[in-house]
Amino acid sequence: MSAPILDVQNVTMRFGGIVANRNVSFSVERGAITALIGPNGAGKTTIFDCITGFYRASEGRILLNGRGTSEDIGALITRPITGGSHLVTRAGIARTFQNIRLFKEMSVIENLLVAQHLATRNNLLSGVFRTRAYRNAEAEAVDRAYYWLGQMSLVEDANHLAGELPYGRQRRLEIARAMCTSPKLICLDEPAAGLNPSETKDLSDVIRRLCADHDLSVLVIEHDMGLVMRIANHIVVLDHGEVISDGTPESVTNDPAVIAAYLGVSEEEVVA
Ligand SMILES: Nc1ncnc2c1ncn2[C@@H]1O[C@H](COP(=O)(O)OP(=O)(O)OP(=O)(O)O)[C@@H](O)[C@H]1O
Repeated sequence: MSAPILDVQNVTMRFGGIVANRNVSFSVERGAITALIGPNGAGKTTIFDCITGFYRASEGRILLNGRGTSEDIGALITRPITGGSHLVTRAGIARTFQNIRLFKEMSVIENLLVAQHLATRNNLLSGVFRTRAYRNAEAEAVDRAYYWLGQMSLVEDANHLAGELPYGRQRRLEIARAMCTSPKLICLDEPAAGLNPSETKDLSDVIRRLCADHDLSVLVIEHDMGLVMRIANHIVVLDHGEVISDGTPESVTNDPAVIAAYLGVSEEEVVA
């Protein structure tokens, strides 16, 4: 079996005296959908922020494993002079946010083109002189943007303002924007928040298709257990910043520690 795409190893994240994650370890299998669940305040978004390079974990390591290569996320964001979360995107991790963060005053297509500036290696001079390489990269970016608009059924919205799209379409646009950076791993933070049941069902199909057809691994935070059970191959449960269960959907949902965390009672009370 190939190495997991992502290895989170003993990560602790502190904000002053608050410990948001304590000694968290889990893996994300290549080509599979891993769900990260847990009650409010369990530390899910914080671990996402460490994985995607928004925070440097206080302790521990996060490794993104390519085929034969391995990138240390903490080292990428602290690399002297050039370091930052953009290097994490370039290494192959993309994300969406719990609260949609599109460029609302830009058109849909512009949102997708901006996302690709990171991936193209053109410099200022090639832009000023509009070199052949620059023009080719621009054409490829437009093609890639339309490809992902097609995949997300958003082509007819290409020239609409992102902020004027209905909420469900904005969610799909965020995924399209993340996919335009050609990630190996996409991290989706509560993608079903605010969606109605039919939009949530469509989203399940979209996420499963991304994984099956595009050689993509998915890590998703979600409170909607219907969606989680429909799509996840593997579930990791956090509570009070720590991993309390990790396994198949069936083993996790029958785990007394998980039932206790969700009901707010002790594990002994669940077993009794
Ligand atoms: N920037 C920060 N500064 C201080 N404390 C923080 C910060 N970010 C998160 N926390 C704290 O860390 C803990 C975990 O928060 P986090 O947002 O990761 O939980 P979550 O599981 O994503 O919650 P939810 O499901 O409600 O989104 C909480 O107690 C939160 O108040």
